Amino acid sequence: MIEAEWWDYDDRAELAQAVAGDVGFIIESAVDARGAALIALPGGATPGPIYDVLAKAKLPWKRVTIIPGDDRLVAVDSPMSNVAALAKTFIPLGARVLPIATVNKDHRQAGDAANARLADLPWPPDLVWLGMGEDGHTASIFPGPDLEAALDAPKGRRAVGVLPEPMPKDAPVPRVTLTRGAILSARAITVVLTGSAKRKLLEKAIEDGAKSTLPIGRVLAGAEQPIDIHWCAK
Ligand SMILES: O=C1O[C@H](COP(=O)(O)O)[C@@H](O)[C@H](O)[C@H]1O
Repeated sequence: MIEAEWWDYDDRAELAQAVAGDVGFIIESAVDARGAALIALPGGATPGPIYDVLAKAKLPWKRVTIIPGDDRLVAVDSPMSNVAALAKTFIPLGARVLPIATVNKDHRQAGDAANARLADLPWPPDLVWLGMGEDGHTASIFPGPDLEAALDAPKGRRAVGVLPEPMPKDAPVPRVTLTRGAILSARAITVVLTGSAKRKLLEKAIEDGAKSTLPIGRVLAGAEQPIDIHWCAK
């Protein structure tokens, strides 16, 4: 059974303060315990204002490595690039922001390259923060020909390439993503989402667990650690 704790907020400002506080605490604890922190952060529209709050926190940024939990196979100057948004906010603070995606017509080859890049990092991540799309995808684990590869990758495989089917309307491009195994290896997992439609979808996915038809349900069903879910209505 998925052990999930919901944290509800009145608005996005309150949500941002709380999530930024939690992430800051995870970073400080990791640096205290191991001298460094590794965190995987989502892309999309939801996290931007939370990153702005987090960036104002006094944290040991020079000891923090940030990777996107997934990225789109686009040039780094594209507005669709997840790593570009992270780099813009966190590199000026001294954090190390590492891309995982390369522009490549062959998404599976891009996945192999992402996996090789991640192999160099001290694992596991201290945090994997997940978002969720309105279609129930998380990170870039989408229905399509690569779904099983992302969900059931061999142990130790950290990233794969994904061709979503159908393509999401807001960023209709191939992706690379952390695998379910890589996500579940994290010391902490948090999900951040807004809106009633997404809440309903996630509640159903959690209820269905391993039988869920949604990627997020299939991912979270394997979690052994408790999951924090942060939500506000709008
Ligand atoms: O494509 C993506 O979408 C999800 C959800 O994004 P949102 O805009 O609905 O918040 C995101 O978590 C993922 O990292 C991103 O690549």
